[in-house]
Amino acid sequence: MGTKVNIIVGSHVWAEDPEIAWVDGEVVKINGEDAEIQATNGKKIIANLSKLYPKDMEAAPGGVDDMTKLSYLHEPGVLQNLATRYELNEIYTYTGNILIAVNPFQRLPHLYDLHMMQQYKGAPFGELSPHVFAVADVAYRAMINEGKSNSILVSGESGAGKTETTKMLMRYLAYLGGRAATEGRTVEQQVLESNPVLEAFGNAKTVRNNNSSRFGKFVEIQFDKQGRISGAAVRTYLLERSRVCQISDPERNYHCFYLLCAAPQEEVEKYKLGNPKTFHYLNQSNCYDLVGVSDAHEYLATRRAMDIVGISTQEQDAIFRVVAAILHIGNIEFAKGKEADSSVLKDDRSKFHLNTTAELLMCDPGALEDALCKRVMVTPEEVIKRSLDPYNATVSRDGLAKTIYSRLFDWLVDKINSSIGQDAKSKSLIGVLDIYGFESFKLNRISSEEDLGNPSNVRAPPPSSVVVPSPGAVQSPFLGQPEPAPVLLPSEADSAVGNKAIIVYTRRNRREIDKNTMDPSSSKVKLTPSSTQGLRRSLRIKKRMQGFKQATAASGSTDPPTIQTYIDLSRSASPCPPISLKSLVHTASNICGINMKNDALSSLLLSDDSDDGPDLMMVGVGDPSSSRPLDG
Ligand SMILES: Nc1ncnc2c1ncn2[C@@H]1O[C@H](COP(=O)(O)OP(=O)(O)OP(=O)(O)O)[C@@H](O)[C@H]1O
Repeated sequence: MGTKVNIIVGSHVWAEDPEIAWVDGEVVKINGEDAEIQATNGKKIIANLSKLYPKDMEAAPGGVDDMTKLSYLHEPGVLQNLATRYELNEIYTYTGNILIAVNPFQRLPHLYDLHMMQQYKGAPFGELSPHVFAVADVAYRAMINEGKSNSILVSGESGAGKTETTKMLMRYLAYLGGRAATEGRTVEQQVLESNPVLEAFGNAKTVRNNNSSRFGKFVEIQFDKQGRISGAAVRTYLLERSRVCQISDPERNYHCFYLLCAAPQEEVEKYKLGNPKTFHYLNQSNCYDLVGVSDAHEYLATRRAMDIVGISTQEQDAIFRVVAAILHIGNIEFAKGKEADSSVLKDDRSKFHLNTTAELLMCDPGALEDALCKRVMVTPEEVIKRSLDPYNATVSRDGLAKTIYSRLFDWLVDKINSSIGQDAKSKSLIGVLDIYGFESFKLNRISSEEDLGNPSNVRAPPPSSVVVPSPGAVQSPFLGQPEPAPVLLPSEADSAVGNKAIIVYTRRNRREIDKNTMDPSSSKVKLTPSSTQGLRRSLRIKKRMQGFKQATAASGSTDPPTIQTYIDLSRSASPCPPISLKSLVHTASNICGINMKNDALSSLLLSDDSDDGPDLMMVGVGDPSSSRPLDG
């Protein structure tokens, strides 16, 4: 959408450029609706007048630390300001109460040292240079002054720096909260120490980031009446399950699979593993190694981190047995059976992997085979057992692998939480939500939406006697917890908002911000019908996911789950209830922040006073490596 300003010959403008996103220049001629622009890079451009944006010729040479000070708050203006500041090593910029961070891709220790923390402690928001500590400080002070919990949301595309930002926020909160020590280790240390375990099982190499978190994380820092840290908890959600079975070049599956293949020889033999190239779940991509990373070394480091978070050696063995079993499951192949639409194990190799899987999962191989090749449908009248053709048996196999893996991940998170120590009686908490945001892909490969949104896709039939080892009780980390902000999956990339924006705001001043920023004349990004649909879809997915998680927990968490349990769970998610417009509006406001322009939605937002939930701040982070426009 262009800006309605009078563009005449001699105007300085921004025009879109296919390579560098935006190029500035001077209008030299106007022919009807088209303008001819002499760009500063020497090019001559013809562009429609409605696609031109005015350039502020009096902009401060070093940019402005708050984008509301810009004469024109439009996409090229915002990007230009961020780029100017980035050149000067200023990676943080406000937009009102919103903080935008641009990934520096280099260590800037002076930005995060103790001296810096002392500076920001208690300083009024906006008095000092924009900084992530200022956001944490506001959240903490609001919590103390109002006695209410608060949350900070960190969002941005993969590799933008969300995890790093989350760590900085936690460090600063630990500094403010008095660094309460438990057994000599601070809560912050304990949360950080659990990172290698979570990363081994929840992170993978993607095209954008060698160590990309493939799950959302909500870290709760709990405080007592005096505002001192009294506990912490990590909640995770939306693990990208599809990655367990499906990867594309040059990405990798979850790190733990490669680590285990690089384990000491006796362990590799114990689990009947070998070269990662021999496993279907790993060899769909040609990428096996990470530059500068030794999987063998990381395996030992992960084992050590597990020791630290209190996972016993016996439990560690059970965990890696499940990891190995998943690799073997992936190598079970099917061929057509004698009967129509039936399947059998393809060859001796498949038999070997099925037997090994059964051995590792301590279950009956016959029951496992039956489970994969047949489907049981329970109707009110009868139980119908039907054979599956090779394609459906393969779907069934992959469904089982994904379900086992996600349950393992949930178990690990639960274990980490008991190790860190939660304070059930905490007075209030500050939550930091690290959630991947909007990513634009030519092809949205990730199928987690389908995976998670419709768990009934998992069609493994139930065997009767298969038992998967479970090192302990499994409980959904999601159940009974305050609902984190709604999630947009990468496939919602059609959203009309920039993936590099950072949004920070508190409930206290929300009205003010909303009123200021919903002025249509200052808004450039609209909530389009397609993005609205995207939001609705993502909310539906999340609701379904909750249903699934609740069903998981409700199944009874003390007994070791059988494969039947997994399968029942994967089918039991109740249909998604309709999403209220109010939730949608909240999501939209959270995501669109200052840019939202939709009268119906904005009036709803402004009239909304009923939400007593935690205050919300949002922080998004940007990626300087990309010169694409904000909406990709
Ligand atoms: N504030 C920062 N200072 C220095 N380096 C940073 C900072 N933020 C990010 N980085 C660099 O960028 C890399 C990617 O950041 P990070 O892993 O936090 O991204 P992410 O947004 O969490 O990605 P994903 O969603 O894929 O997990 C880090 O490994 C680090 O090298």
